[in-house]
Amino acid sequence: MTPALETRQLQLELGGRTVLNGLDLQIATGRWTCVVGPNGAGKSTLLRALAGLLPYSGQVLWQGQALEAISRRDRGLLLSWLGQGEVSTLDLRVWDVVMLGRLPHQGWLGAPSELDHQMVEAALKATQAWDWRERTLGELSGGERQRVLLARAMAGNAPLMLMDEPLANLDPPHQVDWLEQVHCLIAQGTTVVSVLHEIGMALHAHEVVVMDAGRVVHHGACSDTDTHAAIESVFDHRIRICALEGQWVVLPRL
Ligand SMILES: Nc1ncnc2c1ncn2[C@@H]1O[C@H](COP(=O)(O)OP(=O)(O)OP(=O)(O)O)[C@@H](O)[C@H]1O
Repeated sequence: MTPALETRQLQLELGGRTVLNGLDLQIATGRWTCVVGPNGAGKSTLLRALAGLLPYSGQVLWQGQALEAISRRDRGLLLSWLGQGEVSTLDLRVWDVVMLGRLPHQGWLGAPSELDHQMVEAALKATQAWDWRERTLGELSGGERQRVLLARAMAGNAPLMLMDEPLANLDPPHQVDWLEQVHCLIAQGTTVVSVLHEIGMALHAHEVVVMDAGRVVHHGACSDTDTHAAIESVFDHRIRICALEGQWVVLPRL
């Protein structure tokens, strides 16, 4: 099966430093892949390169097609993006922020359709952000804002969804809600790639990409002991991954 996303010898420099160093990666269609690794490993940079948000050398392919060959409009239809710390839209109403996720579906200067309204309402309700629809993003807490941005990404209904630290600022119950929302997306056939620092949550995914110093040091199933060993290793064995009640939990190694 053609991978949902693929990189071939992906190389990226920022400020004169090599940040991604020849990455060959295949992200399976319809599965949830988590990217983990220490601070500065290159996780966000990889996600941004996959989304076509940074210039790179090498190749990025979406569903087998070179990214450069995909039009801007088709990119919007194919991929939803939830970035880190987006602050540019604080004056916008929550409803309008989430409607932005529908832009690729709308014609040039076209009014939102009934389906656009339905999708925005469904996404706001799924993330429990419906009650804030008349407030501006600037009037919300960090976690509330994060849920609105997740709703915006979900409203796009794209087959590929990239999320950079989606759990930032979310309290534990809403982290669990997010986990359930990802399971729903996967059940609909969406391919999800997320950068997570919460390793216990990341191990709920199908696959984990472990990064260190601009390279992929391991890519494997969440249940594999090799994967656990690679994660413990990039974190200098300061954590330990253990099984508890059918889940993986992460303990500090004191
Ligand atoms: N604009 C920039 N100019 C120069 N270097 C940058 C720039 N942005 C990021 N970097 C460097 O690139 C490397 C990778 O950064 P990146 O944000 O991808 O790491 P990360 O794995 O997502 O880290 P974290 O877990 O801290 O979010 C880091 O060493 C960072 O200092």
